[in-house]
Amino acid sequence: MKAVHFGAGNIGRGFVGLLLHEAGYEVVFADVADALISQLASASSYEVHEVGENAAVKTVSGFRALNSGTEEVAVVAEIATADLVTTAVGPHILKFVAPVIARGIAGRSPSLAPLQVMACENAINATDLLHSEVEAAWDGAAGDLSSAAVFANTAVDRIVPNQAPGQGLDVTVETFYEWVIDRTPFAGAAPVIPGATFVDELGPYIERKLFTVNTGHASAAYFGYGAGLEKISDAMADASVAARVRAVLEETKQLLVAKHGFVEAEQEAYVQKILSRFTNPYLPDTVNRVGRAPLRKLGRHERFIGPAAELAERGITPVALLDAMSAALRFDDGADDEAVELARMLSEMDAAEAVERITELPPSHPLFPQVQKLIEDRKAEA
Ligand SMILES: NC(=O)c1ccc[n+]([C@@H]2O[C@H](COP(=O)([O-])OP(=O)(O)OC[C@H]3O[C@@H](n4cnc5c(N)ncnc54)[C@H](O)[C@@H]3O)[C@@H](O)[C@H]2O)c1
Ligand SMILES: O=P(O)(O)OC[C@@H](O)[C@@H](O)[C@H](O)[C@H](O)CO
Repeated sequence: MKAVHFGAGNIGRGFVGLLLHEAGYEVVFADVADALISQLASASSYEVHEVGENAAVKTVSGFRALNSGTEEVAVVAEIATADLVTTAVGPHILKFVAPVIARGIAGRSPSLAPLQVMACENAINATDLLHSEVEAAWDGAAGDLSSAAVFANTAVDRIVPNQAPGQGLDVTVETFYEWVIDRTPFAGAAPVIPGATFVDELGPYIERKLFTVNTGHASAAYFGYGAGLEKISDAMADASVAARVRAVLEETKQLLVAKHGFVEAEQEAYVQKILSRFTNPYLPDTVNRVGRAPLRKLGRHERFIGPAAELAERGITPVALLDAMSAALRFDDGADDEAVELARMLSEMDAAEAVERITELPPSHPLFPQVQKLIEDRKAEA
């Protein structure tokens, strides 16, 4: 069995690549980072260091690596004979890898089973986004895309920090992981990945993951950044930050229980587990990594506006989520392109225009005035 995996970064090597290797796939990593690909291409193995409770070291071997920028023809040929394609490149990058995937699918022999495609990104239904980009790039002369490939949404969860320089290909990760995959598109022929969980209804799981793990994580990052702290575990050790993160997760819990019917006690246990993951002192994770790309994180269907808008639509005005968004507006990491762009938008636009451009909320939305007020307050400080 062969899998082509786009994005040999933190989660690519530390999670998806590891689980596919353990499932018996030969993994072909495809990435545009030349030094990384050269290192992978010349290595026979790398180690995944799982830190925290029940620490362990796992070895990944039997992989190959290609530069999908300079060796695109070779990547297309690999996809043409692969069983599975996965991505972990970031939701905004999917449109760049989609044409390569489309060409690979077009080159497949009709005698092969459909290619199984899964985007492992932090976004609601990222595979649907990838699917629409592949459709947009599809050469109609190549036949029917739907008979050559099957696309399944997934939710991936494992905290993988940026790796220390000099660590080579080895990756430090937390021990916890969860990979939930929508079983329904596979029509009874789902891939066999022992570390993954297949479900018939993925929607509640994706929202639960994004609006608990990622909402809480980003809140810890922005509150921690505001408090001048560098590591997520240090932010969570600050009583005030921890209380504000907890308050945010109380609000998303309220939504998730009401919307998806999760049992409150089970959701509370899920929240507690996640808070304990954030405090893992062995994980060198930073507020800058977790807070990265604040414009994406303040998007309409993302971890803050997504749940806050739904609460507002249900007649509940969120307080803690707005507190976290307020902190996000103050994330001014000069090394982060989106933080720089956010600062530009806040300084050049009036508050109402900034709300529409950043969050895509229409002025008629019940959350709009609250977010506008946050932006007015932020602008008044500058
Ligand atoms: N790190 C985590 O804890 C974690 C956990 C779950 C999900 N995710 C999600 O996984 C995705 C990747 O996150 P990450 O933390 O691994 O980031 P990362 O920056 O470590 O890895 C991304 C990789 O994608 C590569 N890339 C960029 N453009 C590309 C292109 N056009 N073609 C091929 N490769 C390209 C980069 O060179 C990089 O190696 C994101 O969507 C993230 O939200 C991350
Ligand atoms: O990857 P992002 O930028 O969407 O979010 C940053 C972190 O919250 C994220 O990478 C988590 O570590 C991960 O989602 C845990 O499963």
